[in-house]
Amino acid sequence: PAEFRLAVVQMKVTSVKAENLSRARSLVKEAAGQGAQLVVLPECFNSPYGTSFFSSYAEKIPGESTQTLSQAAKESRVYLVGGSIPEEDEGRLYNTCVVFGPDGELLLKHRKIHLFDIDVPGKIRFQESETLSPGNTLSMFQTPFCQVGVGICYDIRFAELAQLYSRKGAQLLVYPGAFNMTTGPAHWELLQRARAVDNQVYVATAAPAREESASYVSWGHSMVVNPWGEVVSKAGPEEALVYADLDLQYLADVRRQIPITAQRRDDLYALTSAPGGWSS
Ligand SMILES: NC(=O)CC(=O)C(=O)O
Repeated sequence: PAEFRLAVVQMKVTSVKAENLSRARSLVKEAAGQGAQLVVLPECFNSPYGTSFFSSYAEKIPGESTQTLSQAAKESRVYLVGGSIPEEDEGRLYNTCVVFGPDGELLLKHRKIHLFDIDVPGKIRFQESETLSPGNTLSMFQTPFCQVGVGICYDIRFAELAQLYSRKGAQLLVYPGAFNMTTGPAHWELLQRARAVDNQVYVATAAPAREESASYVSWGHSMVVNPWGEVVSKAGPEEALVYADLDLQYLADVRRQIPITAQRRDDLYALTSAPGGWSS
């Protein structure tokens, strides 16, 4: 099919894991009821976002949260990009996104590869690397609609990752993410439009809804950007479901009209990934 419906779920995340899991499941059901075939949940949807929370909310995969995601995908018959959860594996913690197909089968696991370590004086200092380890693989999955490249939040700042995905055939890039009140207004939309127009792909992000009393305040504004670089759907700060009908014919038209792929000067520069750097 040339068109399919995507939903991004900007959900309210609380400190009660069970509440977050059941909320995610019912929002996925609601999105499917509105015709969504691919649904994206936010970064850290089962736990508050912060280095002090990761170890106590961390789970093995498979575990409670990923089992709930698998059931949610199956009961709603959707492709489900399960935001991210703190994952524990062999004594290390990761910020991990799992993707399930409409039969509830695990399609991929992406561990955030660029950790969010920044220091903006007087504004925000955040060091994910104090508690998390980075993933080491690039991650794409196939649906009947299109190929999808997966990154988590800070991964969106690295243009090379998006380029590698699009050159491997991705037409949609999804980034569960939680920008904040400093970097959100400055860079969130700009980065998505940049990745979209550079690569002539759709870009979708899903953030936690804003909670002013949280230790890390999410900017919200989950959105979908088209291959022309236009924002086609966008949430505000509150909990919301955002829908977009993605049109692969439109994507092909944009690529034909502005044929940068064929015009690239491969004789002057190159972009490479490490052998074994791909999870699928
Ligand atoms: N939270 C993140 O991983 C990234 C972020 O907030 C930013 O890049 O800014």
